[in-house]
This record gives sequence, structure tokens and C-alpha cells, in this order.
Amino acid sequence: MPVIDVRNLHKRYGAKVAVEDVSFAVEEGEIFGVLGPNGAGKTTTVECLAGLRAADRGTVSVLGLDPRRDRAELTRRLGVQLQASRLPDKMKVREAVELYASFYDRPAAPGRLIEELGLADQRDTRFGRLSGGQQQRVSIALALVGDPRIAVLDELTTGLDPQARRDTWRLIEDVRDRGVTIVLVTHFMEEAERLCDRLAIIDAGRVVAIDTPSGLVARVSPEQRVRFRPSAPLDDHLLRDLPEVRTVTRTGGQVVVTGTDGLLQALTSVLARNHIIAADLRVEQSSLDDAFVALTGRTLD
Ligand SMILES: Nc1ncnc2c1ncn2[C@@H]1O[C@H](COP(=O)(O)OP(=O)(O)OP(=O)(O)O)[C@@H](O)[C@H]1O
Repeated sequence: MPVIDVRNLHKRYGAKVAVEDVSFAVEEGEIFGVLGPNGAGKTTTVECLAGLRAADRGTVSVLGLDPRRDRAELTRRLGVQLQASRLPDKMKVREAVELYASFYDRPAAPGRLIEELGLADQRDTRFGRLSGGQQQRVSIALALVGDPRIAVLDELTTGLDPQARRDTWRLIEDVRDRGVTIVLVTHFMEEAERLCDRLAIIDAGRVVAIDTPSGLVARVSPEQRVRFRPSAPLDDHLLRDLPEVRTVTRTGGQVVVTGTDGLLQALTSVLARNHIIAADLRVEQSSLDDAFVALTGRTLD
């Protein structure tokens, strides 16, 4: 049974439709990504999940609870880290985690949480003096302090440098490994591809597709592409006759071959049989970027 079930969610701000029609289900223990460009309706969707906004239409069920009706109960089981949540600059890390812990009946132990999130050396540092990555760690700690079964993390790595971003990804995986289901809102393709078990691509308030990252890629382009420079003249028919090959084109001295699974093996053996060496050989796989463009008709950024 899914831990989150969203059906036909619709939300307007006055005349502005933020979420047109969004449905998805999140399974226990997965990292579920909500990926889409700015303004797609991602934050509004997760705010409805967390009971912070009322939907105009549709149903939302989280751990069998109605986020609006059962808000108090849900807060005990769902941790939320929303975009740009900021603490007072003067507050120390330990004070913040202890303060948030005091809101719950059965919180995680603040000291242990601080250690687990790699903040032990900063426990007495004031929030305003932390690096961007450390501040994000604190906001993850605050989302986890109630010992939730589900954590919603919105745009967690925006503004972080690549190293801090990778560290944060590792941290999110650790959290998942502890059994917490994670809903991760992002507009970073690489983050979605690397972290998420499954993804909903949202564009203009609608779900365009839901699948694993590799499933999304395969859905729009099951193709492989191989480029190389043959060491000797090569008759294109040798390649075209292979069942794995779909197209053969040439650009300058380069041969570009597209085809299905097993393309590379088929090519290398036919070249070897004909004593041709493939120089500068490169295999290009479609990426989630390609899938996004194919599914939405535009790039993410
Ligand atoms: N409180 C609000 N009042 C009016 N319009 C809003 C409000 N919040 C969001 N919107 C609009 O609703 C649409 C969806 O916003 P939302 O924040 O849900 O998208 P998003 O995908 O999370 O984008 P971003 O990554 O930029 O936050 C946008 O056009 C936004 O301008």
C-alpha cells in the first residue's frame, strides 16, 4: 500500500492555477522525486501533502491520514523541510534542534541527530555563521527531529556548491537507509537521476510522466549511439546489415551509428572481423535531460 496517495490534486491562488491535475503514489522506503521547472507547481503540491495548504479539488492521503483534517497526527509522522526555511541567525545549532524536539512527544535524541548529520563540531555555532551546506544539514535535522516516517525535502541543494551538494545527497541516502520515505522536490536533473528511485515529472501543474530515472530515459529513447573513426575505409553496408543497427551517418571522418541494446558488441565484432580499429570510440546514452525535453517539449533551465 502506498504511504502517500495523491489523486487529481487541483489548487488555485485566485485566478492563477498553480496545480492543474496531479496524481501520484509514493511507496514506503523510496526516495520519490518531484522534478519540474520553476513555477511547475511542485512546492504547492508538497504543501498540500503536508497539510499546509488546502487543495481546491482532489484527494490526498498520507499514511492513511487526511493532511488537513488529521494535521496534528500527521505532524508526528511527517517531517517537512520547506524551501528557504531560515532560523534566526543568532540561534545555535543545538538550541534549534532542542527547540524543535520540544514540539514532539517522542522526538529523536537531539545530540544523536546532530552527530548523525555531521554537525557535532558545529553544535554551539550560531546559524548565521554556518556555511550553506551546514545550514541545509540543520534544516534536514529539523525535518527529522520528530522521528518521522516520511520526510519532505524541498529544493534542498539549491545554492550549494557541488561538493556540499554531493555531501547532502549522501546524507539523504543515509536517511533513506534508516527507513524514512523521502519526497524530494528538485529542479536539478542530476540530483533526480542520482538520488531518486522514482520520479514524477511535473510541468505546468500536471504530471507528465512517472517512472524510475532509467525507465523515463528508456521510454523516450531506447536508443544507443556510438561514434568512432575507422582506421581503414569502411563500407556502411557492413554496419547496416547488423540487426542491432538502425542508422549509420557520417560527419567528417566520424561514423555515427544508432541502434538498440547490444549495438556496441555487434559493432566491435564486425569491425574486428574486418581488421578495422575504431579510434576515438564513444558510446552516448540518452540522459534524463533528453527524456525531459522529449516529454515536456522544453529544457529544464
Ligand atoms: N501564494 C501564492 N500566491 C499566488 N501565486 C502563487 C503562490 N505560490 C505560488 N504561486 C504561483 O503558482 C505557481 C506554482 O508555484 P509553485 O511554487 O508551487 O511552483 P514550483 O514548481 O515549486 O516552483 P519553484 O521551484 O519556483 O518554487 C507559480 O506560477 C507561482 O508563481
